[in-house]
Amino acid sequence: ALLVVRQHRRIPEEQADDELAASHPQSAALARARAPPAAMRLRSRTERLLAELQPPALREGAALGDGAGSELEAAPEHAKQTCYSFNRAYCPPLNLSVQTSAQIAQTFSYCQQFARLEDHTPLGFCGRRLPRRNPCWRERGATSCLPHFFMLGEMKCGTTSLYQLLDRHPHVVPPLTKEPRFLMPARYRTTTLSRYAINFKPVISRVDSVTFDASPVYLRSPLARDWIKRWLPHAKLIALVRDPVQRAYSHWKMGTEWLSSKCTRREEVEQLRPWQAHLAFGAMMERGLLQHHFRACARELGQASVAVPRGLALIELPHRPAAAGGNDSAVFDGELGRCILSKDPSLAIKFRSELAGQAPRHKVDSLRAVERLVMRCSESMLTPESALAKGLAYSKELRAWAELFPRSQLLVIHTDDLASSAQRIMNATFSFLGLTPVDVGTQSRFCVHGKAGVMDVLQEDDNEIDIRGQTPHTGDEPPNPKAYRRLHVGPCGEDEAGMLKTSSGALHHKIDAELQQRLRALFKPSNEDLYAFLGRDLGW
Ligand SMILES: Nc1ncnc2c1ncn2[C@@H]1O[C@H](COP(=O)(O)OS(=O)(=O)O)[C@@H](OP(=O)(O)O)[C@H]1O
Repeated sequence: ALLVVRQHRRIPEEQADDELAASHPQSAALARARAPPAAMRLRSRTERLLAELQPPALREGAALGDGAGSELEAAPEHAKQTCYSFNRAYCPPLNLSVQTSAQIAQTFSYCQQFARLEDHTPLGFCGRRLPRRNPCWRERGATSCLPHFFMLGEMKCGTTSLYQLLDRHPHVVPPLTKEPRFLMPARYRTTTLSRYAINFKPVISRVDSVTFDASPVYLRSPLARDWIKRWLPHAKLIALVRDPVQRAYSHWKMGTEWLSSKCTRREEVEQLRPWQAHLAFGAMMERGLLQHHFRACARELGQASVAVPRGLALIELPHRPAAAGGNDSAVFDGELGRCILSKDPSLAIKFRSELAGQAPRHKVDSLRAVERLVMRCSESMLTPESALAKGLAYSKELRAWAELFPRSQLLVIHTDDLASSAQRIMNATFSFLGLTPVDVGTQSRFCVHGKAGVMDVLQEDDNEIDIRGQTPHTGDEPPNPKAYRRLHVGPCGEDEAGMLKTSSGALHHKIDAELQQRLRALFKPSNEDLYAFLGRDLGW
């Protein structure tokens, strides 16, 4: 799940200037002047883009997040806005990534105050919808666009590949950031529509083209569902689904890569060393399975108050022999213990000391310390249950989208089909989007490589991230150097020894047979529900 930008096929500056000049003379003059004093004072290219997009009256009053000078006005009591504006008056485009936490809190509170009013009152967008396939509006002299379609996820299901293949179409203009994640609550509360719209600026001058948002976390976001239903009810929605066992492995692999690339200080490496075996895929999945059974039993028995083990808890700590005061088999005497035992007897027995709360204190304490490190460096990807939860939720989430949107607006792609018949899948995808199919070439598997995870680079200021990695940035300012160094898209890498080619030509990670059986049993009911929803057995 990575934040990506593509820059090739950028709108030539002059062309963009022409369009802007026609609509907004002052911003075009700004762009042509290259470095006029006002632009020099702006902190980032993001803010320059914002300044270009905003009408002069607002621009002059906008605070720029430069510490002492950033005056932010609270919305007055009587503030009212009867339509949804790209230029929300009381949320100046402050650059959150350079604000102090106190400033961010203030931005949040003022913006929220106004957004609450807006949530209840607006009837529609303030501007005039332009006659284009892609949703764009003219508002107070400026044009802003939003996505024609959304790639909802699921993460680790080939969203990068689909993004790259869509990019082959001359009438698809990728967003500046692959994963703006605007419709996740934490981000939504602290940003504005105008900031979100920056991502779609390249489509402004491409009147015959469409753009999209590829945040692979939207599939599970009720906010995304409700917002898109309310504001872009005709948007097309694309979801990718992948064998949940393979997806879980990919999820774990990414977490492991992030952990080793980010926890590099000597003391961190030393602290992690004794726990390596516990962080292996099998150990993580066993823990995730047992946590899942624990949670399911607590739910089935109506024991809402019981503390379900989370994170790295349940780590098969050594049993205390009964003679030393432990009586860990008693854990299965109670209702909850019996239920867990019935779900998976050998796993339950393996972890009985911890289930009984009899793990030695010092072990538990050192586990807690290492857990903090693991979560920070893996950006919480190495969370056993989360690797399983996403694959378990495909059908539930898709059904929730299908309740709000007609099925004709929802396209579900099986990742393995992309491997075996990319052109056929892309032909169908382009037709679904209302575009004429084009040749997408022979490569269909792409991955993001890099040192960082999304949380490091997903700053308000990071629209400049360039997935080409090696290619020098062509603008007059370097892209975000931190992210630029870290991310690029390329082939996924084929671990010959660790992968199998299926009869359809897809590559699958080899997974221990016994673990695989356990995981397959876990996913069976939700997979069947997915097949029923799709009207197609995916053979997982
Ligand atoms: N065409 C095709 N066929 C089969 N598998 C494919 C394909 N495209 C991408 N992939 C696999 O999808 C994984 C990457 O998914 P994402 O790009 O969605 O990842 S991310 O969420 O953006 O990080 C990554 O999985 P792993 O290699 O298992 O990690 C890719 O190999």
